[in-house]
This record gives sequence, C-alpha cells and structure tokens, in this order.
Amino acid sequence: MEICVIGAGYVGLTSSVIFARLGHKVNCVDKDADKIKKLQEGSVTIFEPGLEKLLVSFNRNMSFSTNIEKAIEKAEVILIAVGTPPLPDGEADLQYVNEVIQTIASLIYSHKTIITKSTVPIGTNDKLVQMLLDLEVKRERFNVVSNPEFLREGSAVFDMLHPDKIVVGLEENDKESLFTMKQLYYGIDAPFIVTSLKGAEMIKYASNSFLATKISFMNEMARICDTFNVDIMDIAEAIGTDPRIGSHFLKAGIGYGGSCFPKDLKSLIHTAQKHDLVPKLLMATEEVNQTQVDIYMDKLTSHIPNLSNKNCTVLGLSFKPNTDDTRSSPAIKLINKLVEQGANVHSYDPKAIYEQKNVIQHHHVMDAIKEADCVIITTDWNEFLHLDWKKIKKNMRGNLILDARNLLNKITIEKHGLRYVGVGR
Ligand SMILES: NC(=O)c1ccc[n+]([C@@H]2O[C@H](COP(=O)([O-])OP(=O)(O)OC[C@H]3O[C@@H](n4cnc5c(N)ncnc54)[C@H](O)[C@@H]3O)[C@@H](O)[C@H]2O)c1
Ligand SMILES: O=c1ccn([C@@H]2O[C@H](COP(=O)(O)OP(=O)(O)O[C@H]3O[C@H](CO)[C@@H](O)[C@H](O)[C@H]3O)[C@@H](O)[C@H]2O)c(=O)[nH]1
Repeated sequence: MEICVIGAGYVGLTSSVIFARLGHKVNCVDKDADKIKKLQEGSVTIFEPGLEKLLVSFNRNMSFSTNIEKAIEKAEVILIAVGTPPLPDGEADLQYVNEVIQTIASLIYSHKTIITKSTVPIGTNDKLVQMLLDLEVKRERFNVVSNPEFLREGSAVFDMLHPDKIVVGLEENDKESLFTMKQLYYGIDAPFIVTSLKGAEMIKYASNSFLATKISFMNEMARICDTFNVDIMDIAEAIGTDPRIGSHFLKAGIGYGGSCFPKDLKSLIHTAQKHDLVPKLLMATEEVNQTQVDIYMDKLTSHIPNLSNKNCTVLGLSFKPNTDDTRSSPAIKLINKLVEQGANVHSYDPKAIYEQKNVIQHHHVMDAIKEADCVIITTDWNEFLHLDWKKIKKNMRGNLILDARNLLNKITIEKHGLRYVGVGR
C-alpha cells in the first residue's frame, strides 16, 4: 500500500517505520523542514530505543519530505499523526488536525482512507467528515477512520509491533475501511476492536484516564502510608497479585507526566464539563497529580528548611526513562520550584536536555553530585540503580537522598552513611 503519514513526531515517525517494516511504501511528511532534513540524512530526531535501527533497515520503503501535495496525491491511505496539545482551558487544540484536513481536501482526486491516529476529542472525526463534505470533496472519494494509538514512549517500537489491540472506529455506513485496516496491519498479531468513530475516540481517553487514575490512587495511598510508616512498595506488590487489580501502573512517585496523560485528562474533563457533567474522579486524579511535586518539596524542606544557596542535584529530566522527552515532566516542575526557593540546581539525565539559565546541566553524574547538599531522583533511569554510593557520599556536602521514584534500595543507601527519603515508605 502507498501510505502518506502526516507528522513526523513520536507517533508519526514510529508508525512510518513500522508500516515500512510491514512492507508498505511510506511517505512521511512534516512541515518542520529541519526535522525532515535530519530524517532524510538517516538520523532519528527523537531518542526511542530500536527506532533508528529499523529506520536504516527499512529505508528502502520510506521517504521523508515537506511536500504534502505530492505525498497525498500518490497515497491510498493518509494517516494523520499531528499534535493535539492542550489550550489554556484544557481543551484539545485541533488547529493542526484541521489544517491537515483543509490541505487534504484540496488534493483528493482518487479514493483516500483518511486515518486519524492523533488523540482527538469525542465527535472530532464526525466533524472532519463534515468538514471534507463542506469543502466539496465528493462523498465517494473518502472514508474517515479513527485508529487511536496506544504506544508508550521509550517502548514505542515494541508497542507498535506487539499491540494488545488495534482499535478501529468506522463511519456508520463504511463497509470498506475495515478491510483496508486489516491490510495495513497485516503481519501484526492483535485483535481488532471495531466500533464507531466516537467509540474509538472514547476508548483512547478512557484508557489514558484509567491509567492516570491508577497512578494517582497509588500516590494517595503513599501519602497515607507515609503517615503510618508503612511501605507503599509492599502494598503495591500485594494488591498487584489480585488479577482484578493487576500489577502494572502501581508505582507511587512524583506523579505522572509526559505529552499524553496530563493533556488527555484535561481534554476529557473539558469535554465532560462542556456537556454539563462533573467528572469528579478525573478531577481528583488531576488534583493529586498536580500536588504531588509539593509533597516532595515539603519532604525536602523538612530536612533542609532553607534551600537558598543549597546545592540540589536533580537526577533525571525526562518524564520517564528511555526517552528524551521532557514534556510535562515532573522533574522540570520540581526544578522550577527549587529555583524559586533560591537553590543552586545541578542536573543530569542520560538523554534529555533541559536548558534553563538557573540550572547547570552536567554530562556526568559525578560532576552533578559534587558538593551537593541533597540528591533527588526524579526519573527512574536504570543507570541510577548502579551508582557508586560510596563515591557519591565522599563527593557530597550533605547526605540527603530524596528518591522521588522509589527506585533505590534504602538499606544500600543508608549503609553508605547517607540519609534515604522515599515515597510512602
Ligand atoms: N507521544 C506519544 O507517546 C503518543 C502516543 C499515542 C498517541 N499520541 C497522540 O498522537 C498525536 C501526535 O503526538 P506526538 O507526540 O507524535 O506529537 P509530536 O509533537 O511529537 O509531533 C507532531 C508533528 O506534527 C507536525 N505537524 C503539525 N502540523 C502539521 C502539518 N499541518 N503538516 C505536517 N506536519 C505537521 C509537527 O511539526 C510535529 O513534527 C497527539 O494527538 C498525541 O496525543 C501520542
Ligand atoms: O506506575 C506508574 C506508571 C507510570 N508512571 C508515570 O506515568 C507517566 C506516563 O508513563 P507511561 O504511560 O509509561 O508513558 P507514556 O509514553 O506517556 O504513555 C501513555 O500515554 C500514551 C499517549 O497517549 C499512550 O499511548 C500509552 O498507552 C500510555 O501508557 C510517566 O511520567 C511515568 O513515570 C508512574 O508514576 N507510575
């Protein structure tokens, strides 16, 4: 199949590479000329394990360009993977999706299956159908399909190759697109969940909202555990054995971040409120998450009451390990609070970069730790599990290790004469 993927971000680029691997001819377009230039030169613009290797291996099936007209003209299938960031009131900003539809409408001369991979609010795909009709695209020339994406950053390639399901939302009378979708994903072993356009949109929001709620639930449990000196890790292990609860997404910590959970929660809350509903549970999930960083600031100031001119080392900038993405990263939120309180902030991350004039980012952990009054683990990178705590103790000025991800072994840390403070333990 000839596919045009619009948007070369996390989802667009990963989808392009996977569909090229499945044997399709993919033309990935983006309006960001710098991004496209780098991709044409064979370098991947994001850090995503395994992506570059696949890009090189299946290069023959892929091309990158900024020329959307040409890519659309040749394609049977158009996949929209542009961003849907939040507006200040939480509503998803659909300007990029709408812009793409306007462009597509002027270029449809043969039948196109238009697939929305971007996460869009309930009812958006129906509106896109109407937009195309209003722009005088003949009804028989297109079908719109909602095909939300469930990949996680840091394991995007694996997740796309081994999804637990492929959700396909179809227009009411669409008898063709399911076949097209099966051809598109031919070679991937996963059940198809077929529903309406709105159903597919809702599945995506419900999925992210449920996962985010699980995290906030555990963060709330951790707050209670803290009060009673109970270890939240024991609680997670025990309740996780119950298959009705499940062992995933039970890690208490500094809160969830990233480009999806915070934005999708806000968007679903906005959608519900627009329809006179009060989504209490979603609002509580958000509130727990938003106040989670403050818990760590309080823990820190209970040990170091005045942070002014104290050397605080933040280990981890990305919102989770195995990605260089810092969008809505709790680490950045914490850094900004430290800076506000006058601390000298030093940081280190294996992949992510955060440029801020008040923060010194180091290339080596040990440089970041030198003379530190406290070290805060903000991202659970594997690398931090193997740090030389004896050397760290020698190089620090103070002795406080604040493990905001419950990554480290308390006993190991304390054995080296350091003071360990974790989450709900
Ligand atoms: N990042 C994830 O892990 C993830 C997972 C599942 C779903 N999603 C959803 O997928 C969508 C994309 O997310 P992302 O993280 O890949 O976004 P991103 O910001 O990384 O990439 C979006 C790309 O679209 C390009 N773009 C915008 N308008 C364009 C236009 N008119 N023509 C061509 N290119 C255009 C931008 O230049 C950018 O490169 C969002 O709706 C997101 O919610 C993301
Ligand atoms: O037990 C846990 C699990 C995760 N997190 C945090 O939650 C955030 C999100 O993590 P994760 O879901 O692994 O990463 P994303 O790449 O944001 O993926 C989510 O968002 C994507 C975009 O919609 C969806 O496609 C994925 O299915 C969904 O997991 C990160 O800050 C994690 O540190 C926790 O605090 N505790």
